[in-house]
Amino acid sequence: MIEFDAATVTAYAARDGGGAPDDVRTLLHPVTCRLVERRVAVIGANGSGKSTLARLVNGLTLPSGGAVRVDGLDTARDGRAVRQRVGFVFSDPDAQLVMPTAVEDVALSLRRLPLAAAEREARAREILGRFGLADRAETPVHALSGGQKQLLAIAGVLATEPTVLVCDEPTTRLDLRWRTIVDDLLDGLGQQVLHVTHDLDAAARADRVLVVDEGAVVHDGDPAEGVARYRALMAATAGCAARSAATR
Ligand SMILES: Nc1ncnc2c1ncn2[C@@H]1O[C@H](COP(=O)(O)OP(=O)(O)OP(=O)(O)O)[C@@H](O)[C@H]1O
Repeated sequence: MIEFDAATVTAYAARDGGGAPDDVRTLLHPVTCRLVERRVAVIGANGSGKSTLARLVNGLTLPSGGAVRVDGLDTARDGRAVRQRVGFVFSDPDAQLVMPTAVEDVALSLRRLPLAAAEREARAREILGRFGLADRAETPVHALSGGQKQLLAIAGVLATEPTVLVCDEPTTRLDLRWRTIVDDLLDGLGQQVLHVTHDLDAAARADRVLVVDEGAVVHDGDPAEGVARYRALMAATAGCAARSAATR
């Protein structure tokens, strides 16, 4: 369970690109909600604050005010325990694949388990098999396709058996075939998944949708209503942009 308790995020912004950082900018206005649903989607415009919200969940970003808890653990106070519970998948798998080959990368995720090296490698191969990557175990990571890399990144995160998976636009860089594969994988997981996405079909399949606009959660609840709210926001923004272009 993920709890936001009046969680806010602010950042300092230097004036005139330098000097004393004297402007405080609110990236996320107070968010209060208790997420217990298995599939929660977060949608919103570019730069609206979705990733900021997502990063709060595993403590990559700490709240400037209020609190965020996962299974009752405070992200600021119990950061290590939270990170053991919350897996994080980025849109760019290259951001999280660090070892030369697929099997070594999954084995690295298992490093905290009390296993001998051979056992760890066997476990890593078994995990690769579960994700349809058995025949890619020795493949250099750089030689994998974008879809295979994302699958490998997710396999590595799930190897640690998190109770919550936060995915920040995991399918943005994928073609339709790989997007379907990754979506099906995420849909079938037993874990709670917080899915930041621009894919409105994926959002509509969620149990609950949060819509973020200019750093505020402006909708929290029904997926269809959330998608409609997002479409309306986008239409209004596009209308403003067209009017301002016409008067130029
Ligand atoms: N550490 C930071 N310091 C200052 N500003 C930041 C910081 N992190 C994010 N921002 C700003 O906060 C705003 C929200 O960023 P965020 O990455 O959360 O948006 P997003 O909705 O995930 O966007 P996108 O869909 O483009 O990934 C942006 O204007 C971004 O530039």
